[in-house]
Amino acid sequence: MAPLLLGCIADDLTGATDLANTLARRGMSVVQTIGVPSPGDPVPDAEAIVVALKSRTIAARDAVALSLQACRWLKAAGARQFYFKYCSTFDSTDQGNIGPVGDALVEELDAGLTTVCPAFPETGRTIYLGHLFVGRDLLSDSPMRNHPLTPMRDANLVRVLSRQTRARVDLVPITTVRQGASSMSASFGYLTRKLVRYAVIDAIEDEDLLTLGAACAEMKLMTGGSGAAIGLPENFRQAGLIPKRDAVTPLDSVGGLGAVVAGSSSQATMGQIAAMRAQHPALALEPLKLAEDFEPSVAAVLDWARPKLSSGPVLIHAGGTPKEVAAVQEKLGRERAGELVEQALAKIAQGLVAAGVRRLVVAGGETSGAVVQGLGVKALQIGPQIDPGVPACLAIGTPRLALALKSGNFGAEDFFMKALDVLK
Ligand SMILES: Nc1ncnc2c1ncn2[C@@H]1O[C@H](COP(=O)(O)OP(=O)(O)OP(=O)(O)O)[C@@H](O)[C@H]1O
Ligand SMILES: O=C(O)[C@@H](O)C(=O)CO
Repeated sequence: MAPLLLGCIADDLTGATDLANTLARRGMSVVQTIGVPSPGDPVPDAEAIVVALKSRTIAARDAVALSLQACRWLKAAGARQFYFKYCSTFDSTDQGNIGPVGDALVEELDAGLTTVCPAFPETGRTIYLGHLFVGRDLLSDSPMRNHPLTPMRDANLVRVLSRQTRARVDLVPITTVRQGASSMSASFGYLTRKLVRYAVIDAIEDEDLLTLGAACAEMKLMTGGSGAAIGLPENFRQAGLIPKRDAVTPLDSVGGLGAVVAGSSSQATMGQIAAMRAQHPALALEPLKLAEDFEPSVAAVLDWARPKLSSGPVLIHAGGTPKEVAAVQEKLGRERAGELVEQALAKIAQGLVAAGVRRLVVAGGETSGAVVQGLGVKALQIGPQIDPGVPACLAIGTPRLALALKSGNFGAEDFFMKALDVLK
């Protein structure tokens, strides 16, 4: 059994898969659990375990309780270092949940100073003088400005986090980062003496994140997006704790039929839906119909899909233009509309698996959470990357299912077809 080196707590499901992908690509064996395993469950055999929570937008008190439960389980499983993963766009409000969860984990682990670094250069998220950019835009000028749950209207991460915690927050600027790992370590020492708890780290390129990783070899707890973890596997390798691996171990082949369910209406997912629609049978859910007649509407979707599956993959999607989604939300309420669509897609995924689907692509973090829960998946083995931030996964247990769980904003336009191909 491999020693558990890194214990990770992620605040949503596709974010967890994103982090697991980063660690696997850099040579660690990784298992992702869906929620906190029960005390009696066997500890998965992996060098890194990522516990996927659904804690990004729940009440801060509940997010803290869940994250502490995950942290204690990982501690009991023997983890030596810990990582709190949040979104590369730092999705949060002034009430939390990054500050309250960070505070609770620092105290639980007696960690002292920790990092704050959502940078993910491969997908255009960079940090300069504490300001988070999405592509060419400041976070506060990006579409995240109008996110329905966590509108991000301030790009200055020191200021954003300072509104979520009483602890001290300070910056490690790019000039220090570019001086190398030992300068960064010296800066950590200085900030610790100043009783700073959170060091926001500038990072523009992967090289900056590799420097960060090297400087954090002895840090008990790091917090960040998936990008800030890229340097950690090398620390374990240099300490002789993991072997050198050249590539991610391919997943066993599952064969079987293919399908895509999409509950995200992000710009990237809408483009992917259009691309798949042009080549394969596709059906859009009607949320208002679902609200009136849930079971018959779900049954009708499955009746439409079943006869087509043997000829190729089908797509079932929700989404719509922002105007269409807003109209549905106005009629049903935002929460009820979201829940209805998620539950419908989860039931549809169950029906598709019962009809022989073994390769399933899901778009959207919340949607993926509902689908994976509906299918009873408890843990995932992580395979090769499909697109930045999204790996192929294999559900551990039965039925053997190959899954691609995609964050709303990730993936190229042909992602769905590419993913179905990789999942073979
Ligand atoms: N037409 C619609 N009307 C109302 N709600 C919808 C509609 N389509 C999707 N939804 C809801 O919108 C939410 C989309 O969230 P989800 O997390 O799945 O995608 P995302 O926010 O784009 O992805 P991520 O969280 O990975 O960035 C879900 O709760 C889904 O049920
Ligand atoms: O960090 C990201 O952008 C993603 O892993 C994510 O968490 C999106 O929900």
